[in-house]
Amino acid sequence: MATMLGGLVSGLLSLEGALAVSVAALLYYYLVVRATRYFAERGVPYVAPPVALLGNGADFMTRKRHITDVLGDMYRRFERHRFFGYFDFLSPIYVVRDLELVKQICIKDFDHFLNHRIQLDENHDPLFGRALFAMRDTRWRTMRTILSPAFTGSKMRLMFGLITTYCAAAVRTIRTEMGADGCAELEMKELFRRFGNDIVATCAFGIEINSFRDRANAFFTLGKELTNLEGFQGVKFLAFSSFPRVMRALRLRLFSAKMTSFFRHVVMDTIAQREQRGIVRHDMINLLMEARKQELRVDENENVEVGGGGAGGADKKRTVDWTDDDVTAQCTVFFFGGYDTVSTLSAFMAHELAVNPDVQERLRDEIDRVRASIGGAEKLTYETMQSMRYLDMVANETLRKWTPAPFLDRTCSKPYVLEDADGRKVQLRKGDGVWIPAAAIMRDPLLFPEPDRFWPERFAPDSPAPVDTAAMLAFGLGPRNCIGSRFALMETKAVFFFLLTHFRLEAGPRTQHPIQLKKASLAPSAEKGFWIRFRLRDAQRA
Ligand code: HEM
Repeated sequence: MATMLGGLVSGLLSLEGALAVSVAALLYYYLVVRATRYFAERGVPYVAPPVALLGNGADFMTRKRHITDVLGDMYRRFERHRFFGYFDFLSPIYVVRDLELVKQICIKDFDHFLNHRIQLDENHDPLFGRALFAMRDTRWRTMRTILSPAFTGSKMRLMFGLITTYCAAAVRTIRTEMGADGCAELEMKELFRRFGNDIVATCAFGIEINSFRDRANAFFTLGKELTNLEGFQGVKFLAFSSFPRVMRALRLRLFSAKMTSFFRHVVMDTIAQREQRGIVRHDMINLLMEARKQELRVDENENVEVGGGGAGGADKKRTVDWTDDDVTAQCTVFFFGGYDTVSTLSAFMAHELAVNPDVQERLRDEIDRVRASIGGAEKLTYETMQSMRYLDMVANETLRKWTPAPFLDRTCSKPYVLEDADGRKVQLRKGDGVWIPAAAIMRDPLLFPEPDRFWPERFAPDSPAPVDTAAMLAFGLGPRNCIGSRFALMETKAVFFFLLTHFRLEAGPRTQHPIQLKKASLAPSAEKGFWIRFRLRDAQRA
């Protein structure tokens, strides 16, 4: 032992040892000490000192608090400022808390903030690297212009039948799980994952699956893996935004090769079969096949303009050469963009309805009224559902209170000046990161009175506290907003129309209320799961 220690000491004292220690000290100084002076040198308020290497997100990384709570506390702490500084690991981020500034960045000055921070190598991460969310600059504009017609109201209408058929079948399966007392305790995230999986499979990939019966199907298990933002995968996702070059150099992939190959085969096989047999089915694969042939048209009166204009707009549309991976990537986006977010929205909505029986009663009344007027749930159309105001208010209030995406992000692509409330200015440079704390903004009592109350009536046209629509950030804001928001709302509303037609949702012995957020997950989720008791409604109505 003594010899070992002696060796170590003499090693350290050797020239090489001294050099190594100096390099490590210099690296520490440049990477940590100097980096954390960034905001102080610019006169930007920030929380000091951030934890070395982990930055201000240390509590999230070490699973002490959810990222929503970390950002929410900072949002309140800097209430006199329009923005503040945050260290995402060692990357300085400007967190913009003032709504006018948010609108400027996302809408008016969008040309300065075109891209998200994440950067993936298309060759290394062939699916997510090609997905719309990760695309940048001209490629993004071109792809968004091509894809937008696939997400208009008229295309949703065509897919609606696929969704309602599936909802009716899923409800029949759930009914078989009821005990003799007509009740079943079900975990909502799992339930809505299965709903969402099968709806995405049919609408995006053209495949019929019943995940309630075939519980371990590859679509379900790989989709769950693909959208898992818990633990290491959540941190990896943040790391791809913060150190894209390091992640690339380490040859790390966001998604496994097995997953990429599975989805690639599903999409390519489906396309090949359809081309051979001339099959036309109103789903996303069909829309993407049309887009690839440049046959996708914008319907009259449906505005799908991609903001900012400039290079890469509609003119470039005709020059795009789509690879098989481009098509597969846009289908997979349904999984990544829509599967976990929609199941999160639905799980929180079920919880709020169970613990707010008056809201559930009012919504059930609306559903019963509409169902009676159309002659049965199976006759529900997209138009009829769109006319249901209370259903819309309940979905909006859930998105406000429990937004699935706690913050939005942008990268500055052209120099930009941010001005604080006291007139102090700071110059943003190309590459600087910006976050918009959506969850904190939507719980700000100045924008949403009584923010912790579940109060759908705030969205009523005659509300005593009218909502500023720009503050509703659950689907983002401006030209880079969520392309799938119509689809998400259509799916969620249809599922609840069918569920409340057949069941009452009640708080049961395992329901955690108030909900505590699971600390290890980047996407908001309930620490103890979303357990709800389903009670069959009377046989005649069901
Ligand atoms: C409740 C469900 C959903 C929520 C809360 C949600 C939320 C979001 C948010 C916050 C963004 C970023 C917006 C911004 O930065 O301004 C986004 C982008 C995106 N979402 Fe969704 N989303 C949902 C469902 C879906 C669905 C069903 C799809 C299906 C295709 C989808 C596809 C996308 C895509 C492709 C983008 C990137 C758009 C672009 O970069 O141009 N999302 N979503």
